[in-house]
Amino acid sequence: MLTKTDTLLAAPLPAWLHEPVVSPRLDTLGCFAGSPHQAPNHVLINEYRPGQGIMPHEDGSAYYPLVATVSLGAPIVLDLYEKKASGDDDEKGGRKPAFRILQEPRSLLITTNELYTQYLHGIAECLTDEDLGFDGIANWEMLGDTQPYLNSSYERQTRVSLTYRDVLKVAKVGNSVKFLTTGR
Ligand SMILES: O=C(O)CCC(=O)C(=O)O
Ligand SMILES: [Fe+2]
Repeated sequence: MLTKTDTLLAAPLPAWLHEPVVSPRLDTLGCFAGSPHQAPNHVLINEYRPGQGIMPHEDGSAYYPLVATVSLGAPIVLDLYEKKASGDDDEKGGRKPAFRILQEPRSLLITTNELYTQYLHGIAECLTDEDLGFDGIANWEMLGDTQPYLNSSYERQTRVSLTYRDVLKVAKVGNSVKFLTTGR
């Protein structure tokens, strides 16, 4: 939970969010080694039913600029848009993604560096992800299984994501309880 000032009320991650993702996977990769707490201290769980998505956005400065996303359930396409976009509108006036990443179930996606700072990310509100192939999907050659996309599309099913982040500002729970109860 983050307060209005983007401060995390710290609580240990439950064991099922810690293993096997943080330990051993993220620890082995060392991707949070340079972050203030050397580990993720916050996990957001999102569920996307068919037709649901998330508007293009950036995750912002409350977090160390690295997100580790575990996808569960069904595959889904994540769209990445350049922040300073000009002339990349499609014929309907909608924005065209610079990259599309197919997130396979049980995959781990690390978003960092300029993809974190210079790009927006979003998930389209659609019932079918289309144009799934080498030309339309940036990570096509990294996929474990392309069989589900032989007709270049995939009808959405429920997908759940776990996004692991390191929130920069942390309040100790003891202090936050005091803070929450003052002024009542
Ligand atoms: O579900 C995802 O993969 C993305 C979620 C996201 O962008 C967010 O919660 O900030
Ligand atoms: Fe996000």
